[in-house]
Amino acid sequence: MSAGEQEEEIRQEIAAAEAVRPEQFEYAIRVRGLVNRFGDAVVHDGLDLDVRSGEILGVVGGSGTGKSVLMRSIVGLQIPTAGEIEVYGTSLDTIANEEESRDLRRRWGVMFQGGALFSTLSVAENIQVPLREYYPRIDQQLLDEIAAYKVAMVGLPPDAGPKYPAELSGGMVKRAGLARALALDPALLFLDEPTAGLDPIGAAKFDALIRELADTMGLTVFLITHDLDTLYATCDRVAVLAEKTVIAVGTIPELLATEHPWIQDYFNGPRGRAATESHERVPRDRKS
Ligand SMILES: Nc1ncnc2c1ncn2[C@@H]1O[C@H](COP(=O)(O)OP(=O)(O)OP(=O)(O)O)[C@@H](O)[C@H]1O
Repeated sequence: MSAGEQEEEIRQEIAAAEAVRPEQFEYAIRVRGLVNRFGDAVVHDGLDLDVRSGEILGVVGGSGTGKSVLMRSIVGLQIPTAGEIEVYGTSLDTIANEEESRDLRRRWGVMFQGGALFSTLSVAENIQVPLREYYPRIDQQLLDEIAAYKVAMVGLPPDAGPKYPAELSGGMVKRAGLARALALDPALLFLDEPTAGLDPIGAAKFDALIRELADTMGLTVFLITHDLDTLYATCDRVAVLAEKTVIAVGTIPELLATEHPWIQDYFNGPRGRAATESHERVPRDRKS
């Protein structure tokens, strides 16, 4: 394929992707009446949630409340028992064919717990996996250039590209996972416990990176976390899962004003208070 043909193909792909402009939607994601049942176990029972375009929405809840199942339902990895999920105005139920499904899927990037990199592929090769899938005719030189750009974007050194996951620190693995999630320049990013297992300094740096990338790229982020510091440092709003549904969504001050015992225990328990106090000590100009 000549360089001109390749350029034309990429231009057509971009035009198709831009036919539905993410910024035209007030809500990136709308979930209505979601039910997820595994045998007798009901995980979600009539769950509603709106994720606004351009926001970082934190998703919290006790272990087993169905945060990951919710994320998997939205990205089509889990077929819900009932309910409706819309991403950028397209209902997942109405997707008629593989082409429509691909068009939607390339609008989002997912970073699963632990980074979930392919251990037999280098960092650069991991980043190229989604690129190869969606743009099979891009030549190797361009793939390498895009991978190098993504490596730099997430703050990894250039020599991280040829390294294998086993050669990286925990923080670098997370960054590599993030680079892969960003490979297709998605409008929507899903992060499942991105700071789990990082030391506090590494976690704070990762929080700052997420906030910076979201701001510069105009991303909408669905962020599952148990980390109170991450909520304070990155999230515009927080959704709380309990009792098989979303019991509250709002800014942290709005949630603090609710009476729900789990929310009070979570934000006003010893760890919650420590996170609130440390957040209050950070000067405002360092919070952005
Ligand atoms: N494929 C599945 N088959 C059966 N049960 C499942 C399946 N996936 C999830 N579950 C169950 O659904 C419940 C919710 O799981 P999920 O992983 O979403 O919780 P979570 O809120 O993300 O928990 P954690 O904070 O511990 O990661 C759990 O009881 C889990 O065992």
